Amino acid sequence: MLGAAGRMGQTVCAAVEAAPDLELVARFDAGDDFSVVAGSGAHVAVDFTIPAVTEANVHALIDAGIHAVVGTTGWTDESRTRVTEHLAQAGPASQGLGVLIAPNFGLSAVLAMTFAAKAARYFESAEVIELHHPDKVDAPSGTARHTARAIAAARAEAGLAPSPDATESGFEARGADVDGVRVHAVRLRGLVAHEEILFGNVGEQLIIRQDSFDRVSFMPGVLLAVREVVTRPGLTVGLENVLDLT
Ligand SMILES: NC(=O)C1=CN([C@@H]2O[C@H](COP(=O)(O)OP(=O)(O)OC[C@H]3O[C@@H](n4cnc5c(N)ncnc54)[C@H](O)[C@@H]3O)[C@@H](O)[C@H]2O)C=CC1
Ligand SMILES: O=C(O)C1=N[C@H](C(=O)O)C[C@H](O)C1
Repeated sequence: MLGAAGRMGQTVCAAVEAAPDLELVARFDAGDDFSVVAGSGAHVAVDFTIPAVTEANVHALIDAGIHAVVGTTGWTDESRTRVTEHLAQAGPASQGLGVLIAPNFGLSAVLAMTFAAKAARYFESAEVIELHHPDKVDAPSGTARHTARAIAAARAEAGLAPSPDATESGFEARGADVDGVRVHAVRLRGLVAHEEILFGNVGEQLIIRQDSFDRVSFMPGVLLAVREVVTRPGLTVGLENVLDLT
């Protein structure tokens, strides 16, 4: 477990230890030597660390011949491409390795993203609101970015115009622009991880909302990914692929 001392890391360690078919062989966190992982005999590593280090961790795991399940945010098209290239060039010890990166392992979140992508083509307006605990270091969330990108792709495929918006430049409250979809981030003590996707047409509205009230909600998805990644060589992005939702 990489990031073993963190909020998600501790929850994953407990879930793995409670799973009869899995064995936790190493806990790795900031300042530890990577030999703790490379020499552990691990078949699969799970990474819930920080955006600044997660890509380097994955390259080190590929070099060590260990499959990777990654929940950490901060991935870009470029960083994902570098992982794909590394997997393709890997030596004999790393052949057939799988890397599964998912912005969200919660079933409600994965379904919300899937439903949103399906609904996107039918609405003139679309915006995303993500709401999280105030200890989160990045914004907008990886889930909201993934959601907005899927909405944008569906809108582009359907030939939709940009969402109408008369706001003049210089105003600051319209959120981040993710591929043309506005994304708003709320940070509030008491929250864990929540997302609302809003669609509007003249005279009607659709709101898709998901709530993760407890980090245990991510564990079935994480454990499923740990079991599945060994059967999926190359890079897989999104738990929706494992759940056959694509
Ligand atoms: N995909 C998903 O379903 C979910 C993803 N996340 C993401 O997972 C990441 C971690 O979230 P939290 O556990 O809440 O954060 P956290 O801050 O509680 O934990 C991060 C851990 O990483 C450790 N760390 C920092 N640098 C490191 C390094 N160089 N090597 C190894 N460990 C290092 C920290 O010491 C800390 O223990 C975030 O990017 C968050 O957005 C969080 C929840 C669910
Ligand atoms: O930091 C968190 O807590 C979460 N991070 C992920 C994200 O940025 O989407 C997943 C979930 O929202 C919880």
